[in-house]
Parts: sequence; C-alpha cells; structure tokens
Amino acid sequence: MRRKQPPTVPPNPEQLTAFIARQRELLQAERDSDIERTSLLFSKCSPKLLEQRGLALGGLGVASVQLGLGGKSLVELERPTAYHTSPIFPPHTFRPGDLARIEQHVASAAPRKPAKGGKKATGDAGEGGKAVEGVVYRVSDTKIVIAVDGDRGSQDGEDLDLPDRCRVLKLANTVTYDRMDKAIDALERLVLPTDPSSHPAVPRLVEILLGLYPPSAYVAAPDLQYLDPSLNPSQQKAVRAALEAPEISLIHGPPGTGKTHTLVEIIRQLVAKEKKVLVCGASNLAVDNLLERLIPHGIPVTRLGHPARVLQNLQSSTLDAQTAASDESQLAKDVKTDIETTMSALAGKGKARIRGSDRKKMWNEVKELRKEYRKREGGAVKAVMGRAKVVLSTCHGAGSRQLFNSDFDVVIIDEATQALEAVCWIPILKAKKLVLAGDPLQLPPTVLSLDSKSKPKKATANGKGTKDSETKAEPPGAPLEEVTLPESDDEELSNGSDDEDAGGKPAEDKAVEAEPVAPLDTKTEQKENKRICRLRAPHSLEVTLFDRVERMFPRVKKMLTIQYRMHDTICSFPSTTLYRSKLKSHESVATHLLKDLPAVSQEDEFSDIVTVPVVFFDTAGCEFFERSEADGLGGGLDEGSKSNENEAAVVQRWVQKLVQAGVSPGQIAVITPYQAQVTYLTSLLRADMPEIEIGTVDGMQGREKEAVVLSLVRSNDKREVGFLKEKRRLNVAMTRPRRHLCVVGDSETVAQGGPYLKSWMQWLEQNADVRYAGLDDP
Ligand SMILES: Nc1ncnc2c1ncn2[C@@H]1O[C@H](COP(=O)(O)OP(=O)(O)OP(=O)(O)O)[C@@H](O)[C@H]1O
Repeated sequence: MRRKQPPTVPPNPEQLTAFIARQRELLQAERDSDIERTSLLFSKCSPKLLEQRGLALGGLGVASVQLGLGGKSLVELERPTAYHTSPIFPPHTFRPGDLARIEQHVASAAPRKPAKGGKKATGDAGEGGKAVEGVVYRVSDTKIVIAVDGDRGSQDGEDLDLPDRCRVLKLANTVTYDRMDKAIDALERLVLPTDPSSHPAVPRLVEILLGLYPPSAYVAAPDLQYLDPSLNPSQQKAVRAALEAPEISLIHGPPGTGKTHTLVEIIRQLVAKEKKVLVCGASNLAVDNLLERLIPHGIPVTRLGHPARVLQNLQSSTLDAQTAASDESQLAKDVKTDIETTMSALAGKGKARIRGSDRKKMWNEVKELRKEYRKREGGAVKAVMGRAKVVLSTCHGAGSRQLFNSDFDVVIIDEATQALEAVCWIPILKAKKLVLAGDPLQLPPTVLSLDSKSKPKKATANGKGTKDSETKAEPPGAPLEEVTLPESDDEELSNGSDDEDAGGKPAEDKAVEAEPVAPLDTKTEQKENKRICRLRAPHSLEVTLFDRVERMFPRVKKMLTIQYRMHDTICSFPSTTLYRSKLKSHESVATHLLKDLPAVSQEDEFSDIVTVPVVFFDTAGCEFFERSEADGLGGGLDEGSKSNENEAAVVQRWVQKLVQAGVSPGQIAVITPYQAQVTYLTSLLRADMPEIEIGTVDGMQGREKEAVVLSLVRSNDKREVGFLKEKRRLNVAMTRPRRHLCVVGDSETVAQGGPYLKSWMQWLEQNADVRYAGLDDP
C-alpha cells in the first residue's frame, strides 16, 4: 500500500546552515584535541613515559624487510636479545591499522622534540637513519610489522634507511578529519548551493536525514522469501523493513542479538535483486566481521582499504589482491617488468655502466613507463570495481579515490552508533537508500573534545562559523541536540517503534513468520510531520546519526530481541533496566554454564565455580583502596587512571580457579574500565597465561568470551566512581560473557554512583553468588 506523499516542507536554510556550521565546529575541535593530545604527549613525556603509556616501543631491531601487497615494504621489528632480557613486548596500544613512525631509539629520559601529529610528519631520525611512517600491519607478543609505502624505499627495502636501534611511535591520523570535512562541504553544496538558481537535485534520502521530509511509506514485498531459515521473528521483521523501506531503516541490535546475522541476510537479498551495495563499518574489525560472514555464501565482495588493515585470512577479497589477480593487471605487470629491467641496468647490474646521453634517455623511458604503469594499474582497478556488486569498506574508506563518482543502490552501516555522524555522510552521499545498525545503549564513538562545552558559534552566511572572539550564540531556529540516555526504562523504546510481540518470545516461535511491516496510521504521520523541520544542531559529536534519525522517525527502527550469547541470569539485569525487558535469551544459551564446556571438570570440588552464572566478590569493608596514577601529564588527557592491587589479587585467584576447573585461558577475558588496572593485571597474569585477554571495557565492545572477570577498581572514602557511572560502559561490561560473569568491586563506593549503579549493586546482592573478598579466600 502506498501512502500519499507527505506535504512538502519548505527547506529552512537557517536550520541547515546552523547544523552544518555546528558539525564543522565540533569536527575542528575534535581535530585540534587529537593533534594537541599527540603533541602534548610527545612534548611532555619522556621516551620512557611514552613507552609506559603504550604509545611507543623502544629498543627495537629490524628483523626483516619484505615486499608486501600493493608494493609496500613490510618492516618487521623485534626486541633483540642484546638490549632486552625478554623478547616479549611490554603492554602497548599498537593495533593493526594504526599510523606509526619508525625512528631512531633515544635512550635519554628527557622528552623528545615535539612532533607534528599529522600523517605527513616525517623527519630525520637523528644519526643512523631516516624516520619513516607507515601502518601497523601485524602485531604479536614479540614482533611488530609496519607496512611502509613503496616510494619510501626500493621494493626490496634495501634503500629504506632505517636506524640500527629503532623506536616505534603511534601517530595521530588527520586524513579521517580531512575526509569528514570534505563530506560536510559536499553536503553543504548540495543543500545550500551558493547559486540558488542552479539548485541541484537533492536525493530524498539526504532530505529525510536533514529532517526536511519524513521517510516514505514501506513498499510491500509480498513475495519475500527468507534465505536463512534460522532467522528469528524480530530478525525477519528487521530484514523486511530494510527491504521495504524506500529510503531509511534502523536496526537496533542489543548485545548478541544477531545484528551481523541480520545484515548478512539483507545483503544476500539485495544481491539477489541485483542491487549494488556499499557495506561500511565504523571500524576495520566491523567490516572484516561482515566480510567473514559473507564469504561462505559465495557473495562476490570487494574489500577496500589498506591491506595492512585487513585481517590476514581475508586478504584475497581485497581490492589490491583482486586487482593483482585480474586479467587487466597482466598488462600492467608487463610494464612493471620493463621498468625493473631498465632500472637494474641503470643501477649498473648489467655488464657495462650506462653513462651520458644514453643514461638520460633511459631515465626518460622509465618515466614514461611509470606513467603507463599507473594508467594500466588504474584501468585494472576500475575494471575490478566496475564488476563489484558488494563493496566493503570503513565509512572513512568510502572516501578513497577508488570510489570517486561511484553510486550505490543501498549503503549499509554496521556499528553506526559508534561512528561520528560526519563520517557516515562519506558513504551516504553515494547512495539512494540507507540501513543503519547499532545499539545506542552501548558505547558511543570516542570523542576527545567532550570537555569543550561551548555552545555553537553564530553561523555566518557561508555556514563556516565565526571566530572565537565573536559571540557564541545559539543559532536561530537550531536548538541543541543533547546526548540523552533514557533515565527510565519507559523512555527507552517508548516510541512504539517495535511491536510488543516482535520476536519477543524465545526459540519456540522461530517458525512463526514475521508480520509484514505495518503501514503508517494517521496519528504517526501527524507526529512525524510535527517532528520534521526540527533539525537540531548536535550538542556533541557523541550524538550519532542513528540517535538523530531514531528521535526524528522512531518508526523506522526495528529492534532485535533474542540474544544468542548470555546465560539468562547474566542477561536479566541489562534487559530489565535498559531494554524494557524485551531482550530475551534464546533457549540454546539461556541455561548454558561453564560446566557444559567439553574440557571443564565435572568434579564436585569445582561445582561452586563452574555452575554459577554470576559471582560477586564484594570488597566493601576490606579497605582495598584504589590508587591514582601520578602520571604528571594533567591536561585532561584522561580521567587520571586508577588501579587497585588488592582487587587485582582477587581477580588473579579467581582466574586461577577457573583455569584449574578446566576453562582455558583463551576462553577468559579480564576487563576493567581503567588502563592502569589493565597494565597491572597484565603484569600479574600474562606471563603464565599468554592467551588470556586483558583489556579495557571500551576495547571489548562487540566481543564475547565464555567467562569474564570484571574489576571495578573504584574504592575510596569520597565515594567517587568516575566514568563507571556511564550506563553504556556498564552495559558493555556486563554483556560480554557467555556463561560466567565474575564482578570484583566495592559495593559501598560503587552504589554511591547514582541510581543505576545502586540498582546494579542491589541486583548483584540478590542474584549473584556473593563471596567474601578477603585475601585468605577465594
Ligand atoms: N537466528 C539465529 N539463529 C541462530 N544463531 C544466531 C541467530 N542470530 C544470531 N545468531 C548467533 O548469535 C551470535 C551473535 O550474532 P552476531 O554476531 O550476528 O550478533 P551481533 O548483534 O552482531 O553481535 P554484537 O553484540 O557483538 O554486536 C552468533 O554466534 C550468531 O551465529
């Protein structure tokens, strides 16, 4: 059934101008904070401190230099025995995909000279070689591999002039900001053209996202056949909505509810209809996760992005690999061989040294051949891209030159609640229809400039904002969009966007076909018409596009309601308090415990460990006080990290018990909100258990483990809980385990952190197996 077109709402240039100006202002503040943070670290921290903060690895030697994909040199670095007693790296923050600089190791304790945070900031590494920059390709406990662009050295790496003793430093990346700025500029040109007489045709999707029109009614697909028979009713409903919506659809996927599973079905359906799809994720990991799940279905996919940022087992799907294997690239290879032969003759590897005018002539030949090579390689890339039906990249990667002038029928953004709005606009401007998936009740994107509580600057005619000295006034007609988390259960999901019965029952209902998506009633239509034309300038970058669209048009959101991860007891607190009790456990996980794992002991002596879904070691009254990291940095780099050694001892003993019971260290994660506690726990546990995962709560988002031990750290007389207070962080923390959650913390301190923490402490008292945290036990 087709709804009549909604009334045309005249675009409101003031609101648009204010919105765009505010986006720019926030992005600039974020870029400044990022660069400032990097240079502050570099200028204030001694090399030793940089290493302690995990931002540098020192005393490294080059183990090998090899030629990698895309002509990159892969520089492998390790800790030589001459400088270190152990080859294992200390805890650090380097991950594949990070920008890094290799430079000469400096032994002094003094801060190094300030370095530019930008990508291009290369420099002299002092005596013994040049500094080079690249992308972290692979990291293990003992080796780090950096991919350096081919033009930084010869292809065999011989003239990469690296120091004998190196240090690797992590760098800020400003390319992402440049691309986000460009996307906002393009959006502005589209909706606020400088010459109004040449008004470009604005895609309806863009108009909807800017609140100028409500989304059109669903176009029924009565013959829809689900390809995956395992989809539950709420997943089916989300798939149907995504296919029937003409412009926009949101999928709200609480932890473990099969967001990716659902997106895979949507992509398969779109491919069956011969649609061209751009699939994006907020992170490389999110993209690879989808790619891994699409490959078994035989869907022809092309993964964009630096090969260093793509998981090893997925390399064959990358554009680089597909281009190299294409027929078209054969032509380029011939030219490459010619270049190499000529170059080697010029280098004197032939019989006679070439001199004078012959030499000049040959260099000119090389120049021409290189031009030809680039042309042929470009042609091969174009041919591969032309054949691709499903392209995967990060949102930021969608701004790469391979996608210039490409259009797609649908763009899908996974983990959209972790992406800045501006980065989402990069792929959105290439598509007619958008599907956003995420969970606004888990952590939002990381924002460094959050402390800048400034109101938006007065927008100027060109929308670029004013100088600091000018009045900071709220722009006319553009109220601020606050980041608000529903305080009560009723506020969340109060929009009625999810049918009460949409997949609300566990597995037995699986066979029930989801109902078609309901047509709009007049009331909803009226409500939406009131909402439109209320485009709000965001208060902070934490307000995501998902948040904005959900608020403007709640009906386009479908919630997945059956989770396939947690024991029902673990699921019950987040379900009741955040998801209005809609989150149900699938029968396959509802009662699963550690004892059901094959290698776990069935002996009685372990039963109080492996048959309990939630354990709480309450340290109240034990005087296990936290310690503040005196890192001397100040300047708001972070909250000032905290650790708690006594709590860590409790964690260590519980982990040992789990392992004695037969749970393998690889099935366990130890998580905590504080980096200092991560460092301390790593020093306690890593040596005996290299496979155990130890990390911050933020780093575990999107991941799961059979058993999770959560160290809350905060214990003080002032009853301060810091950023533990953030519900979304707590939600991530308590929803990582599958079969067993062990919480270690001081209920007296934590319960003072507001109503949510208080209710969690009460819930733990009543539902967990509460244990004594004194040092003689557990
Ligand atoms: N309908 C289903 N039937 C059986 N298993 C399912 C179904 N949907 C999802 N799962 C399983 O549930 C687990 C979680 O699914 P998936 O990874 O798609 O969830 P997600 O929502 O993307 O996870 P996260 O919370 O980490 O973002 C996977 O092991 C998946 O195979």
